[in-house]
Amino acid sequence: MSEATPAIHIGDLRKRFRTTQALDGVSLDIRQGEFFGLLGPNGAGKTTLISILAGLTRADAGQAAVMGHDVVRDYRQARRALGVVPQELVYDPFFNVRETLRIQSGYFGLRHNEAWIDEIMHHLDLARHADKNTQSLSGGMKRRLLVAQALVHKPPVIVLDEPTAGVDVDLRRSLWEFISRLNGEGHTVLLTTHYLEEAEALCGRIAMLKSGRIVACDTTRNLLQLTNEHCAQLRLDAESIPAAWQGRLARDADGCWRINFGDYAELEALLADLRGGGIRVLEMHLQEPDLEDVFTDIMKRT
Ligand SMILES: Nc1ncnc2c1ncn2[C@@H]1O[C@H](COP(=O)(O)OP(=O)(O)OP(=O)(O)O)[C@@H](O)[C@H]1O
Repeated sequence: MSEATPAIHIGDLRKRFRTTQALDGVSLDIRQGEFFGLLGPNGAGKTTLISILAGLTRADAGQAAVMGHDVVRDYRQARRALGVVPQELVYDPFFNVRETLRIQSGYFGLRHNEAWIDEIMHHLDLARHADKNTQSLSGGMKRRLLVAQALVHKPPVIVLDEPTAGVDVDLRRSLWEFISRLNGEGHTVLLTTHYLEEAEALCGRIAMLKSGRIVACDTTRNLLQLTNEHCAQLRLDAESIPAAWQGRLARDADGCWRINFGDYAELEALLADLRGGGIRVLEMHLQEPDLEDVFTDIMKRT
């Protein structure tokens, strides 16, 4: 398979559930080795798209392929190339952690997989729970087991559907360290999350989905430049500000003044006027626009 083959190819994908058009013509190519984010509000169609990729849901029209394997015509190969961490906590209560991972290896025809199982358990901090029955695991531990299950066959493409929903800081950190390492080794990662700061920190490229359509798709860096709303928060040694700026600045409950601006020249002008009026700045904080600002903006505009 050539490196030019996209890790994930989605062409004009459509899916309708009775009255809901969950996917309304989605096209997307994710290159091998990318760390790609799929963002969107509740009900945008993210899980439907992942279910189609995993062969759990049939699309009404369009194509989907994983590492060049069509998810319908070439189901086994496509499924083998994919490791999916589902959103819901689904597990078999009759086995312990190690047995669950052995059984999952068996589904993929892997009989001597102990070394890799040990490595995954180590990185996800599951080793000390290896002999525990899955039923007795905490929610966070079950989430770790789901991640381990998805990785058991070393899939070239890893899909994570909101993997950090309701999990503690420790798991987030160890999960992202491990997934980033796998990405560095060449695995492609597709992530859906509502934690936009995670997407901003991890994803090289991001697509935003709304009502079953892609409304933005670009590098994270380019998306961050779509909004130029900066915010400055100032604490002053005076109770009032020059008349020219009244109405332009808002006062916070803690007495700080806040201004949103697009161009730093405006901030310079404000500082000059304050100085001219004999008002001293005691403290100043600048806030750069983040992915959440961009996301909110795009969802409002489209
Ligand atoms: N099996 C189903 N039957 C009927 N409607 C469905 C089914 N699965 C999904 N839908 C609908 O399709 C739309 C897309 O749902 P989907 O779960 O793909 O969204 P999502 O972006 O993953 O949302 P969330 O962020 O809440 O997980 C929603 O309106 C949902 O109610």
